[in-house]
Amino acid sequence: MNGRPVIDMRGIVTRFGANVVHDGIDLSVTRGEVVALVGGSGTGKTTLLRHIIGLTRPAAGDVSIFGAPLFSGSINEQRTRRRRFGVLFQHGALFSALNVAENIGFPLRELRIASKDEIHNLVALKLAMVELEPATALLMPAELSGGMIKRVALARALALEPELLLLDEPTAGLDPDRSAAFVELVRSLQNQLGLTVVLVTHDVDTLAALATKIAVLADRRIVSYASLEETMEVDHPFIDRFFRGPHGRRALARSGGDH
Ligand SMILES: Nc1ncnc2c1ncn2[C@@H]1O[C@H](COP(=O)(O)OP(=O)(O)OP(=O)(O)O)[C@@H](O)[C@H]1O
Repeated sequence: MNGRPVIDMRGIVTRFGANVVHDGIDLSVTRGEVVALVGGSGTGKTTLLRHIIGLTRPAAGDVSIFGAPLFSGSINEQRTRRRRFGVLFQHGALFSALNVAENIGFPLRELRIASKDEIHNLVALKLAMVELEPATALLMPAELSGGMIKRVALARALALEPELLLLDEPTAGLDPDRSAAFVELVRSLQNQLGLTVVLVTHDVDTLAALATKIAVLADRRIVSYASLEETMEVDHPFIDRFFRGPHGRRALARSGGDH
């Protein structure tokens, strides 16, 4: 399986009415990679994530994950494939009427694959994994700070022990310290668990710390798909603004890259 991409998208075209968002996108993600999707507002980064998990279907093109077309096979095969990825949605998207433990245990309960005791133990394990106190389990989402919400959402995304983790703006809304701590947590979990990660981010610090490859969306396509160093060499107005503007330069200097 090592040579086979975890995600393979070919010829993706996305339209919302007259709005053509993607026009021929190819993207292949190999096991163990951390791919950052970057691009201006409205370039279709979140929509591309939604195509990968089958929440939105493209007008044309093919999406395969784990070596099989997204909607192929029996309902059972699709369900099994579904269990192999976890998603952290923008702003965490916790269920506000459920406490932390119920939120984290939700995917397990939904699939009816674990007993009450097993769920209780797994929730404790996932809370420790995202470095939250056991007592957090009984809090409601409204009682959590922004950083805690992200950690609970991450614990829920990891509940089914996925191989692929999708993160939509994981550090948006966090102050620089909390953002750096969350990035460090994702990096350490990615390492420990050997995860393949695709993340959408506007934050150069986040991608400089995490990404092995960067896919730049512009002009309805992926205009560059390469390491940070190689991306920096690409001549494109968005890349110029994003990486060579004052914020980008400061972030890259902090990450230790001499770009
Ligand atoms: N369900 C939908 N119906 C109609 N238009 C949509 C829908 N979802 C997305 N769009 C449009 O598709 C385009 C891409 O949206 P998307 O949210 O994927 O962009 P993005 O790159 O993630 O943006 P941002 O960085 O601002 O979050 C936008 O013009 C958006 O208005």
